[in-house]
Amino acid sequence: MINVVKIGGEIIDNKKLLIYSLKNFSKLDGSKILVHGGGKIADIFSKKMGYNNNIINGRRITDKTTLDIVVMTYSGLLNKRIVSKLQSLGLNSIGFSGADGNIVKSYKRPIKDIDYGYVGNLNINSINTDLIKYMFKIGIIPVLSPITHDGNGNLLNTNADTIASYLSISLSKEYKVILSYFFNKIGVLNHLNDEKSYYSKIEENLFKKLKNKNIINKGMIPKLENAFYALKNGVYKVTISHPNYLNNPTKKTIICL
Ligand SMILES: Nc1ncnc2c1ncn2[C@@H]1O[C@H](COP(=O)(O)OP(=O)(O)O)[C@@H](O)[C@H]1O
Ligand SMILES: CC(=O)N[C@@H](CCC(=O)OP(=O)(O)O)C(=O)O
Repeated sequence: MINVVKIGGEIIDNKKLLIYSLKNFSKLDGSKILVHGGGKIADIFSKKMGYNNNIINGRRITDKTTLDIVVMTYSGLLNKRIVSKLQSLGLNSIGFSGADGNIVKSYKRPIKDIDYGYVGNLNINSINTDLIKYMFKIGIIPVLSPITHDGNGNLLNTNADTIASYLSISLSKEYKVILSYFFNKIGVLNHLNDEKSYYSKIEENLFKKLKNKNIINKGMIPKLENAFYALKNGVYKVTISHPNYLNNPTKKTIICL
């Protein structure tokens, strides 16, 4: 059994929630891997540098300067901060970008209606699990940032939920994989300000309806698209939850086909 856990920017930006999430992550049995985002922190740094953030349907428009900012933020500051916190909990870990060890190779997202710039798309062969499996063997936890490479020396900014999904699918060929998306709400909500309105289960038809009604929007769109994709392609279980409820079987949204 392998646990793939993804944490997003809202968690990483909150010191208490980050350490709490990592503590709960540390309690998971067996081999595990942590994938992180950090969109909220990249927003803050961009603004500090006098740059505007432009995010459409949960994906960042990434020009050359934005790419530099996100590489520094995700693969530098945040990745190392998370590794140091895991070390403080006694979990030996190593941080990687997708370029390190050729773990995630992407291609530049083709321009359709929107030009997202230096954003990486993944395909079924994008993930190289060799190094990750070696890390499992020697008992070191890989911590993966959302920066990938195209094989021609270019870095690309890639949605962290997508990386977690494709990584889980690749590992599913050899292991039973549970993919947990941790974020700062209890699950997928019907009213954004009412935590009690969470869906304990969500199917694709319901997702489409809620998206059309704009009840699901922003970063929740790629998160759910990636969650369904993972479940359809061999991942054993996919959940979206608050890290407080990792071990509570009901307080979360379970993805269903
Ligand atoms: N129906 C919904 N239920 C919960 N969150 C939603 C919903 N619709 C939109 N969201 C937004 O999606 C965000 C989660 O997506 P994302 O920004 O990618 O999260 P993170 O990076 O923290 O994992 C939530 O913080 C919330 O603002
Ligand atoms: C292309 C794209 O949108 N990349 C994301 C990568 C970070 C991420 O996914 O962060 P969260 O998990 O915190 O949302 C971004 O730059 O926002």
